Amino acid sequence: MSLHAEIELTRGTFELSVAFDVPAGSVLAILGPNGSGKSSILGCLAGLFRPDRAVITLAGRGLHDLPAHDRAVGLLSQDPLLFPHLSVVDNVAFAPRSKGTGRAESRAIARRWLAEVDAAGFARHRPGELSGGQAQRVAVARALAGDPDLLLLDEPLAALDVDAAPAIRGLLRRVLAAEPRRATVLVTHDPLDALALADHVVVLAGGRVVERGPTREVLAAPRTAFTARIAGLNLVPGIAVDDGLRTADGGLVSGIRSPGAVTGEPAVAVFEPSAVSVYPAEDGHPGSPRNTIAAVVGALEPHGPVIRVRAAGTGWADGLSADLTPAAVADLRLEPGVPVRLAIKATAVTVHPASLHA
Ligand SMILES: Nc1ncnc2c1ncn2[C@@H]1O[C@H](COP(=O)(O)OP(=O)(O)OP(=O)(O)O)[C@@H](O)[C@H]1O
Repeated sequence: MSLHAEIELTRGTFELSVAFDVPAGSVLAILGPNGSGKSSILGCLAGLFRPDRAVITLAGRGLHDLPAHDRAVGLLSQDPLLFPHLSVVDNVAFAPRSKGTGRAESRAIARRWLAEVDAAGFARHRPGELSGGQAQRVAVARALAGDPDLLLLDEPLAALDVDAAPAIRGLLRRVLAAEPRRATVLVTHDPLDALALADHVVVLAGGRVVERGPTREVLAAPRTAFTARIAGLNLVPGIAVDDGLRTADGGLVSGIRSPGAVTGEPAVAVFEPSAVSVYPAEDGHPGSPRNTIAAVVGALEPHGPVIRVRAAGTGWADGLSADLTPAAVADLRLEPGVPVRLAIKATAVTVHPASLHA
């Protein structure tokens, strides 16, 4: 069910004014600095805040005048917010129960979802007996057990430690891709969450949308300082393989796989522009273990103290950025159209899971 939202909200001196669409079966990530209005948008979608003006429709049905409990919205935040006095299975069963489903059927739904998130073993436990990662698995099950038409994810991985986050990110990626009917809105500070989970992103600043587009395009070629700070990364899409990533045209990008990347599934090789070395095209293989690829210089842009060289070419070199000192640019006589060879150390490349929709 596709979501259409136009929201205007005043909170003190802060004014939010945004409009966006989320097609059915897709995930929109909302990125932005602290205080830019991300939580305010989720609050308006969930019915927790009363906007000054809003048109919020899901499959054409107006949500904006409905109270929160009639909106069929699932919310997952960084705090699992489980009821401490209920068992895990009853926490998850609470979602279908509150929609009027009978007790036995609600428990059956809860057990199915607990199995889906690999938490069936804790069904009888109390939330206090779970680790942070286990509790968040249960919270994912609860958010989905109510079969929401709209799913809101508010920094769902922010409270997890670095060991638990990739597993939950992978779990969310799987369950989000499995439902072609639902619209999902994700608020996150982490570009890797956006890459793994979202098809499109909007970037907010001061209550306004300042960038929007397909996730990889926005993160690879950011136009605002905020997006450049959290992203500005080289992103090469493909399929995860044992020693890195295979691109659509058959190229291999060697790299270190993040724990969430699964062989044979969509992935993105991520590396900083500073990790890319530029050599004259006629130089041979500049040593291993390196990824090397032929390209031509597309553009040269000053970027603080360095020059950002944007590569053009066929294959996965197209669009890559390399940061060089002005002296190196002069030594190599780089200018648009000059053929070059790019090299990236495999140890500087990380292969992350990518949205299964993309
Ligand atoms: N309770 C409040 N009363 C008045 N104004 C508020 C209140 N909470 C937030 N605001 C204003 O709304 C703005 C947007 O806040 P919001 O929480 O939506 O931002 P955010 O992007 O989610 O930030 P963060 O990343 O820190 O969670 C803030 O800059 C602040 O000026």
